[in-house]
Amino acid sequence: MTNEKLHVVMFPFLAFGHISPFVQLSNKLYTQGVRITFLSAASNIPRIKSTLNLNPAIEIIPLQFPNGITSTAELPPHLAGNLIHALDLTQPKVKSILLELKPQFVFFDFAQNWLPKLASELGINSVYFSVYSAITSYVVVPSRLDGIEGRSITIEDLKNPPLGYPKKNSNLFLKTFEAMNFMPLYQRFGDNDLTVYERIQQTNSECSFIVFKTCKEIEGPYIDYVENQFGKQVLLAGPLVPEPSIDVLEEKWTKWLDNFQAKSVVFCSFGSETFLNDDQIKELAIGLELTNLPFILVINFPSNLDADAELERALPKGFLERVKSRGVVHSGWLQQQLILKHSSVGCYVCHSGFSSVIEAMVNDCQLVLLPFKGDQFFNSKLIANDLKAGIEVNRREDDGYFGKKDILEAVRTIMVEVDKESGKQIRENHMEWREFLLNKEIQDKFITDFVDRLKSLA
Ligand SMILES: C[C@@H]1O[C@H](OP(=O)(O)OP(=O)(O)OC[C@H]2O[C@@H](n3ccc(=O)[nH]c3=O)[C@H](O)[C@@H]2O)[C@H](O)[C@H](O)[C@H]1O
Repeated sequence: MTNEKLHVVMFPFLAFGHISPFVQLSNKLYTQGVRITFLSAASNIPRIKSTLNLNPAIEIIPLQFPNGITSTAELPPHLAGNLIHALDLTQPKVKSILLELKPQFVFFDFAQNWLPKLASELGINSVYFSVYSAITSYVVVPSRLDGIEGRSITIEDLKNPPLGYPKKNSNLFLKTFEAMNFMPLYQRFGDNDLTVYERIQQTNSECSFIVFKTCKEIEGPYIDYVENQFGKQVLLAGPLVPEPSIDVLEEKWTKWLDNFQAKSVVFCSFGSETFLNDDQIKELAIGLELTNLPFILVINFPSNLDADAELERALPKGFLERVKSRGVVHSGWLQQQLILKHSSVGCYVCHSGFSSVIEAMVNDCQLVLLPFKGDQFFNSKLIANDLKAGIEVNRREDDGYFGKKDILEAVRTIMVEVDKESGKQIRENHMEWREFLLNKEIQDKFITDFVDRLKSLA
């Protein structure tokens, strides 16, 4: 490719946890002179522009969905699968958009298994942009079903790694409750429906290229493994470290955080679409109370529920009164990156969403990992076991139960007993990764190399 401007169409799944990395990648490519056109549900667009900060110069094309569905933020979790069907219905519209725009590449998400064929008919490269880390390939590679012909996969199968899966520091095994969480991937809901596993197989096998938002330094062996498993070139966009935000933190939060010593506050939040049950909320709240540290606890609920009423019911009796001088409970969106950056914040108890983890690593903010679903379990193991830059909360094997003492112990190891070997080592490793992620030259090169690769493949 010579003088022609590179043009990429971005087509993420409808959930904000997926849209967010597509936005981050779009912004980075745009600054390298790549033309970007973004596709999403019409009703998602205001939020994409405001809270996700898509560069205002990037064009967004609204898609309408016949069933009125727009994003997982509006759906109770058990109906989130309907979004996949909503996307299926956009095929004719997406085809006409691609036909008109004729980009060199369309970047799409795990659910649009039909896109590679459609793009190939139009002479456009289809790129599966994985918003999941490469370590997550444990559950989706072809070898996952080796030796399981003629029967359904079981929880016991899933507890063991697939054939050839890399051993970094030790073999990665899933606990029973973690393996259970992945079972729906392999379940067929209607006679003609593909399982999510089958969609992902098709997506990976038929796309022109696979792209991960990671790098060899963080996930080398897992990236090689994906390449071998799918026999396909894997391109790397780097960890997409967010640019410093131009926003300022709301005064309400600055005022509150300014009351506390540097690096003393525990920020506890679980991303855009992870919901805790009542027992988990109670144990977490009391665990934070026991730390004696100041904290912000963010608890969200599906949008069909009244958050205030849910909090009132789920929080332990008398809790808010007891902690009022040093603890605050919040429900709803807040400026996460700016909170993590505030000098009083020293610890982030989080669900291990991949973007959230990277955002914590670039700040001097220790990670306590409490994953609840899907890729979060693998991101947590990547940070805690491979990079040894954070600590996982201890959980029960069968059902994932954690108690207040498990929260207290993890926070204490990393925030209080900082001279003891385990906490000290984690803090040192965290600092090394922080320097790597904040090295502008290294991070910029990931993107310039990536754009060069795209140009050579266009
Ligand atoms: C891929 C999918 O992402 C999902 O969403 P989630 O929101 O957790 O993703 P993050 O990577 O944490 O990303 C969340 C992003 O939203 C931002 N944010 C979030 C909440 C808030 O109140 N304010 C903010 O600014 C945050 O700063 C980050 O940039 C799930 O984990 C899922 O397991 C994973 O498959």
